[in-house]
Amino acid sequence: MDDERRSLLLKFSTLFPPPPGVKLSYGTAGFRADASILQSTVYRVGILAALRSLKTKSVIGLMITASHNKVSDNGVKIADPSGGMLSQDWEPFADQLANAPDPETLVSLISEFVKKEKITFDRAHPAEILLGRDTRPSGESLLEAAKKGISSIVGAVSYDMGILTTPQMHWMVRARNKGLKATESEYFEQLLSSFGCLMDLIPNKSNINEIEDRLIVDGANGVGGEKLEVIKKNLNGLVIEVLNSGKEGGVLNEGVGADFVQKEKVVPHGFGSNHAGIRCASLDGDADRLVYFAVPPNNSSKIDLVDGDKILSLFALFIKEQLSILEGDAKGKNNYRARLGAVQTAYANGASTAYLRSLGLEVVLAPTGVKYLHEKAAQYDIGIYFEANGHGTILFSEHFLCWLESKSQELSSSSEGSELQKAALRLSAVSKLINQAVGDALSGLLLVEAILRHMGWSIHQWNALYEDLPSRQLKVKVVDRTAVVTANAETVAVKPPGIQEAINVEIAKYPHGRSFIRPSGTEDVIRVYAEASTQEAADSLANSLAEIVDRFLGFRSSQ
Ligand SMILES: CC(=O)N[C@H]1[C@@H](OP(=O)(O)O)O[C@H](CO)[C@@H](O)[C@@H]1O
Ligand SMILES: [Mg+2]
Repeated sequence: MDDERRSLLLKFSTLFPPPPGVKLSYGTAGFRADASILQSTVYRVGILAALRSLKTKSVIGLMITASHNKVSDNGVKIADPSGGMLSQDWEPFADQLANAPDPETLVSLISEFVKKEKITFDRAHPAEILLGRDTRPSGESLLEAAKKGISSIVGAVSYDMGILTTPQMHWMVRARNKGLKATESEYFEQLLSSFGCLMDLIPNKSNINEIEDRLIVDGANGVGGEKLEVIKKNLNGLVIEVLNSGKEGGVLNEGVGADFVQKEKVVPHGFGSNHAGIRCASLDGDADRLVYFAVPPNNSSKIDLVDGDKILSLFALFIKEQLSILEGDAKGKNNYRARLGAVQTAYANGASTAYLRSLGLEVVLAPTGVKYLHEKAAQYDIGIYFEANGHGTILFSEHFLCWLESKSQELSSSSEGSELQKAALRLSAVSKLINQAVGDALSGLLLVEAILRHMGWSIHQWNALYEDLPSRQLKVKVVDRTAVVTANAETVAVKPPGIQEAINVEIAKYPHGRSFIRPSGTEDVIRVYAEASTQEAADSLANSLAEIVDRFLGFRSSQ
């Protein structure tokens, strides 16, 4: 790095001293903390984004959000050129940057890294970064810090895309790097036209009349509600009412949102018995998670939760149906048996895994964190991944989409191809509707709505696909959570020695018992998950494992 670059970096870096005594780590959600201590981190992530853009010679995204966390928190993460998460081999450098104690150390770290990664500064190809933020009040000033970080790298340019959902940012980065138009209006246009296409292809239109056309959405008082207000005006055949849109004065994620609904299994604020029987959905604070629910008619605050596992099952069923139609083309010249796979984590309810296998699907497990699921799903022609908490999407391989295109052409020239042709058109519309970069609550919601109409199903019929096994999740505070090391997609604890044997002894006591422990990537706790044939058994198995964790790892307190 030349002197001009060094001195610019030094000058700006001194304006953003790191908070003393804070150590941050770039986890599954990027950096996340109380917003008041994040100025220096976001500034440094601005630098990171610019370097990543120079290295990949592509547009990079920088998103300021703390998703489902409380409104006083914030966070920052990077979208890589593909629209996916930051490449894992850059995470250690992200940690080093964030934790560098002073400007001099920071500049020498950057200088060494630039050399090691052979990053070149070419004035003809400057770093380009798209910036976005959620609705948090701290977002505006953190965005300024990110801009300063970017302009600390001579020549780098940033484009402020305004308030966005996280998936919109990932979608824009992906589109820009594919040379496509990538504004918010193009995003809406793509969602609306592919949704319209799926609605036009519904086989038995009378199905639609039998199901409730109204959907009530809990917007978590965040950005998702705002964007949905825009989308809903242009929908045919679907009436969306947004509650907790943020305009009514409610607080982001407080008693509302997908994370709250999925964990607590109670109605979010603003919902009550007047919504009984109507299909309801909930988004999280940055609209990358989606769950559905129904309010029971008996005035209870408990809900019937339709979680990410069931969204995955609905998607899998629909796609499998379309593929089967296409595979049944007895006269076709250009036939192909697509590999359809489902990717879940160990938290997926065992009943969902059994259901997916009963459909003849290949199901694989990945460690917690969408980057791991995404990677595995990308290995299929069509890979569907979901975490139980509602984050997921469907990935279509380029190879499959090329085949689909040529098959559609073949079918359009044949007179008897209409059913087959419709199946091909539906799959093509799904590939455009569903976000190919990350899980996206808005596009996921439109796909769920189109499929329910296709099937002629109410939320109750959908929910009855299978019955969840009773489960329990606990968290246990320990002295050092890194003492637990897991293997086999987190289903087995290989450290500390002897702990898995103790866990196995407990599991063996319960019919259909399944249980595991793992260190959380986002909180300082060990998580315990247990599943069994009754709720009492699941609770008791989870408690036994929590005791084992205490015994092996030193107790502080558990909840
Ligand atoms: C059990 C659970 O829900 N874990 C969540 C949570 O991760 P932990 O590593 O379990 O803290 O936050 C992640 C980021 O939002 C999300 O991807 C994941 O599913
Ligand atoms: Mg989120």
